[in-house]
Amino acid sequence: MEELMSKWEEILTTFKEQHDIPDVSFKTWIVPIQPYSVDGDNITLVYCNKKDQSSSSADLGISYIEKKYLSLLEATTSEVLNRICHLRLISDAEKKKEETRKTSNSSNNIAIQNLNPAYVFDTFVIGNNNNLAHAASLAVAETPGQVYNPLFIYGGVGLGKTHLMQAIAHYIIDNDPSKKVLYVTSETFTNELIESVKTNKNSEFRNKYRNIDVLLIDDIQFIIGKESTQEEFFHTFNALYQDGKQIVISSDRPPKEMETLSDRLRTRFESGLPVDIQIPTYETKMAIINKKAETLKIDLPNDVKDYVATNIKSSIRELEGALTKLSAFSRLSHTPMTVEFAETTLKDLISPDSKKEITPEYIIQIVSEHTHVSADDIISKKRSAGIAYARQIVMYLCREMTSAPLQAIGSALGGRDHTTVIHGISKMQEEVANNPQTKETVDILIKKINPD
Ligand SMILES: Nc1ncnc2c1ncn2[C@@H]1O[C@H](COP(=O)(O)OP(=O)(O)OP(=O)(O)O)[C@@H](O)[C@H]1O
Repeated sequence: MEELMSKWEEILTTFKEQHDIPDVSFKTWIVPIQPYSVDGDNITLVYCNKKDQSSSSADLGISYIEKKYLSLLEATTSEVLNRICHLRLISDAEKKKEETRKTSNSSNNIAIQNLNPAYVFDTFVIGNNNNLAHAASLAVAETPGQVYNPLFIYGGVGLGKTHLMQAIAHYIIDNDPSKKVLYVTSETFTNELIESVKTNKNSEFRNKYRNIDVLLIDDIQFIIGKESTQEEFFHTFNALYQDGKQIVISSDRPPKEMETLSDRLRTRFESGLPVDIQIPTYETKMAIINKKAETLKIDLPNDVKDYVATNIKSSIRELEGALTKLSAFSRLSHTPMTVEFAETTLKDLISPDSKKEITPEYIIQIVSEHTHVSADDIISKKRSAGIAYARQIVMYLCREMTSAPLQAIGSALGGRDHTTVIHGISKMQEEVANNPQTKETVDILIKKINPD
């Protein structure tokens, strides 16, 4: 956010010059736009026209700006910040609503901060592959604790489990803001448990997890094999279940295939409704592409849509990644969107039959997604603790998971020399040996990078 605030003036001036915007239009439409929040590459801006605050005119203003200026402003922002950004524009009234929601939720101790505002039922495309999971999720959202408890959603990577879980959370909170809804990943659950044991705050931990109405735990597969975490989760589960509280769990596989899960936990998981999400069909992929193209405001010719739907095989995350890349590259390079352009731009994503090669660049991408530190920051010269930590994890994983020489690791990380890389690797080796939370994070990253 700081970076964006400090560069906002420059972005607007560049934008005005680049597109030769007349003064009066600039003052009316562009000056009232202010940065509101940054989440990775997603930037939310607020349109705040002080002269006229009626909501209908704000909506009109926003839809006009979206049509006429937003994609151009997105390109300029990406250029000035030197990374691909996505802009979302909201009205002042929407901003106030988001703020009220945040404060009322934080005063209720609800982990709304963990929720992605885009993961709601409205943006979820229903297809043959996910209609049962969608219907069950909606039923749970409408009547938490009363049907399908626990709801267990499983399926391969990037198919929409997190999206559905968070849609349930949003729906419940929107309907009744007094409901205490907690969405966490099983990694957070484990880390908080470790921390509570270390600092003797076990009762705080229990209070947090048992004094709620709805618990949603994402990616539960990461607790298998961890006995004390499973044990604590079992007790949490029982306490909530006995009080009629809703539990929603997601996993990359069904309970019966979670080999080292304790039997009593498996029985609990199977006692509700296990529903799966399958790989999407061509038709569902097309529907998702159409919806995303509309949201991203990109004009995709039908043959390009068909190319993407046919060639991106298994994950909707990859499908989205492909669209974002196409849209950004075509805008930045002013190249028309054709199948040839898509073939060249997406060649890394669409590699025929070969398994994804593990490269330092791929490791940077996964570490960036997981730690919420942008890839640009990881390779930058910045030294703040969070960025340096993410960077050292990258160095360590490159050493462990690729055969890339130290020089190559250094150059993927913005041209660092090999002594810096050696230093980073040995610091991280020490961390992994001494800090169970870092070990946990590194283990999960290894599974994400190489799921087999
Ligand atoms: N049916 C759908 N409609 C619209 N968007 C979808 C749909 N399914 C998935 N997506 C989008 O695809 C991306 C990946 O989905 P999500 O993170 O929910 O997958 P996941 O199954 O939880 O993956 P993982 O196993 O890696 O945690 C998200 O941006 C999500 O919004």
